[in-house]
Amino acid sequence: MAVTIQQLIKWKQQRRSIISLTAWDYSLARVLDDAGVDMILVGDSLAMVALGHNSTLPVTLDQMIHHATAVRRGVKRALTVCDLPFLSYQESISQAIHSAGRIVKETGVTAIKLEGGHPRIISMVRELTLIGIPVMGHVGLTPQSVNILGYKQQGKTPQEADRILNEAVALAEAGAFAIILEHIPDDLAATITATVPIPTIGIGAGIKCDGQVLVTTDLLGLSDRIPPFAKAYVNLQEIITNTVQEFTQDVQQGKFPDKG
Ligand SMILES: Nc1nc(=O)c2c([nH]1)NC[C@@H]1CN(c3ccc(C(=O)N[C@@H](CCC(=O)O)C(=O)O)cc3)CN21
Ligand SMILES: CC(C)C(=O)C(=O)O
Ligand SMILES: [Mg+2]
Repeated sequence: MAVTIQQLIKWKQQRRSIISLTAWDYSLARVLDDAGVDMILVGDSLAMVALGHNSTLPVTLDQMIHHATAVRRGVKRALTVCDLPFLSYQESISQAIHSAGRIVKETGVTAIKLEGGHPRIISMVRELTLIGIPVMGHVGLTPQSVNILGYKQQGKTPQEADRILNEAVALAEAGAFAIILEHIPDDLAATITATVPIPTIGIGAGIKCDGQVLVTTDLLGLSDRIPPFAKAYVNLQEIITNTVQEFTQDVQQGKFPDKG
């Protein structure tokens, strides 16, 4: 059965952790979906891990749509969400509707995600939800603001923590179906999770969130560097290197292809 927004809320109530990972093409999406990942995010981090940029800022709406279309073809069960990239929504509510609408129409993903919790963003969430586009929020460290925030942990002072909690509450009230909590103290993530009725998905936000997400190259050991809160469960770079060396040897020694 395909994962729905209602299912995510049920899982929060049942304390069944929601498993989420990022994907940027068909092959990876297919494997993640088969492995039982609940929510697949076409994150704008693909700018860094698939395209080689040094921040998420350069990726365009057309590029996100190109990748999300490929991901969608590989997914049968997971709820698929696509990030709205930098400057595809910040200008106005009508820009947000136009960009989110293009993503949903052209890719077939179920929902979009946007960053921040300022009143303008809250209005966008309300409008998008009203016209039938499910929205996931994202607070704490918001990488599209890297040139202001850096990649440092957010919400360390009581005032900042209070602001982030209020943003999460406002996102939920505006109709967001879930919220990403990125790189904030564990106790703040726990408070937010206990306060809002919608699922919180943490990345660098401790174990008290309703689910966890990682950038998939970090999980698999394919990133050139990983954030302090991520964990490589396997070293795919090493496995790929060894495999390529084995193939090279076999070809050099005339062992591949096999003689017919
Ligand atoms: N591969 C990858 N994984 C991610 O989780 C990820 C991306 N890329 N790209 C977009 C953002 C950027 N993220 C990051 C990147 C670096 C740190 C990091 O190194 N933080 C350190 C140093 C911060 C500083 O002082 O600049 C820290 O101790 O918080 C944290 C989050 C999370 N997101
Ligand atoms: C890490 C997740 C939350 C994200 O926004 C991304 O991959 O772009
Ligand atoms: Mg993102």
